[in-house]
Amino acid sequence: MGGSVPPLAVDIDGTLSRADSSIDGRVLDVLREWDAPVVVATGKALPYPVALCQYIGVPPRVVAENGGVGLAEDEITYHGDREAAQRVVDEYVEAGYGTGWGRVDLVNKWRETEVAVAREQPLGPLEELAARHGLHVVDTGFAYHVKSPGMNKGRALRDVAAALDYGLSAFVAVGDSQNDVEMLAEVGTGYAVGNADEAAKAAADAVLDAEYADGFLAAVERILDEA
Ligand SMILES: O=C(O)COP(=O)(O)O
Ligand SMILES: [Mg+2]
Repeated sequence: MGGSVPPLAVDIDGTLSRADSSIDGRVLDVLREWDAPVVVATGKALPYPVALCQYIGVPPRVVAENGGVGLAEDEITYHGDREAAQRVVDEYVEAGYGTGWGRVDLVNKWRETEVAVAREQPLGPLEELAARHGLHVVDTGFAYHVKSPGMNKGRALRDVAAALDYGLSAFVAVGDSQNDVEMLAEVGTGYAVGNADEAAKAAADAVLDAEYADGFLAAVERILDEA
């Protein structure tokens, strides 16, 4: 110890959560008391991380929709085309598949730059339709996200970090899946929790043995030790 605590970018699902997707309460005060900016970087639509920040008690500094939306210091940035993603999903449904969310689709209701499909749905035809429209499908381990290429958490974190007067390399990040790859690779030090997928583990500088929120808390211990 002795140096300063670095700004932190953290994924939600699979990283701050338990295996059942509920937030592990132990992480809340760790984030509230973090002695540098905290950016919540998620595949979820903007209201979810904004609410999380609000209830943790930190300013709303957020990457949402896998990089489609960035928010910091009263500035929102958008990268992506919800209508294009919607056309892909509409064609997918017309072809006889479904989004898998039921009649009230809270997963997509507030999305502005991409559309998500439940992982129980077949991936192949979704990828085929997305490719035909020049879009990508990212598997977060919690949903398939149809999105514009080139938009990712790393790209959006760069904008959010700049708004906070930091370079991306000053940040540490913790994540668990394919949608965290660019963020983990581009920050100063990227940590993958033990339950992370192979892509996230390969992109990270360090992989924790501990899983889910236990993995996040183990990463925090290392970050604070090295600060
Ligand atoms: O919403 C998802 O599919 C994943 O969310 P996450 O990026 O917070 O893990
Ligand atoms: Mg995740």
